[in-house]
Amino acid sequence: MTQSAEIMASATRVTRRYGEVTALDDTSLEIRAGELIGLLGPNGAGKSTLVNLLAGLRRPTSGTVTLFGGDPRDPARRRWLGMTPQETGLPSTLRVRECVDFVAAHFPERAVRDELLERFSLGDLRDRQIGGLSGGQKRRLAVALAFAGRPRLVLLDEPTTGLDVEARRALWDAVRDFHGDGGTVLLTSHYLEEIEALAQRVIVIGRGRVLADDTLGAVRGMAGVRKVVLTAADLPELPGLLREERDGERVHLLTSDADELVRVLVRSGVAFSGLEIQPTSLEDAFLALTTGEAPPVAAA
Ligand SMILES: Nc1ncnc2c1ncn2[C@@H]1O[C@H](COP(=O)(O)OP(=O)(O)OP(=O)(O)O)[C@@H](O)[C@H]1O
Repeated sequence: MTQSAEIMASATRVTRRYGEVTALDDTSLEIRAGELIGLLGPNGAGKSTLVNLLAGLRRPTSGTVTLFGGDPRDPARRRWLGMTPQETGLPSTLRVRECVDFVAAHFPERAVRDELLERFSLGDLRDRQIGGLSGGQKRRLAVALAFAGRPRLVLLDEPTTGLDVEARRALWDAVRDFHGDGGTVLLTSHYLEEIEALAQRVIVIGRGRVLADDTLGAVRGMAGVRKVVLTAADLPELPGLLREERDGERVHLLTSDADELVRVLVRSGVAFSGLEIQPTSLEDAFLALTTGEAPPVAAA
């Protein structure tokens, strides 16, 4: 992706509060034409808030959001935007094909309905009333609707929630096809594996802040962080050590390579006991790596 590609959407120093809760905290990012970006983060990280701000459904408390160079709250800017929110209510008495036609009618350019339905494996259900669809079928339709107006940018908030493995793969293929045809995508997920299947660029968000914005490979490397806990008076120099904290006699070590750390520890001949190796949450790993603001390592 060249840096000169057109900016489709951006957030600059955006903060969004809901009463006492700071959902987004001084966040900045740019989405450029042709990117397929995964927005990864745990529950409550601020993913939906960011997506909703980019789509003009919410206003920032401070900072600036742009969509196609203007204010996302201006309907003219949303003409080339497709979106699937985290939760959608679809009219239960409309038939699938009617629903697609209804949504497409709001846009200057429209996808060919039957092609769209085939792409999302909904062709056989075109005459079915939405009230008669399964949860997974409704979700697929909600995602398909994001593509009904031939968008240039699509925002998908947890698109595969509630889908079985086969439906998930079909949806990934549809997103890849759209991207292959030059479309730009931002999709959110809790799962690195989902992001891995699709995205080239990964933005990790936690507690309202961007913790990492990097290539998939770089983020995957960071996700391997482990916590090693042991009792020892002195420690030798250890490889891959990201953080070290003492809690009484116990030492808590965050490391990118727990195996090598333990090998070096054993070879050093230092006396230690009570060795434990624990996974860290992705959020803790990124906080430790990127901001130095990690919470104290919890006692084991
Ligand atoms: N309308 C609202 N009113 C009050 N608090 C809100 C509102 N919307 C979001 N929040 C709070 O803002 C924070 C970020 O929420 P957001 O939905 O953006 O996170 P998320 O990363 O999408 O989470 P999830 O993965 O659970 O969907 C959370 O603490 C949430 O409770």
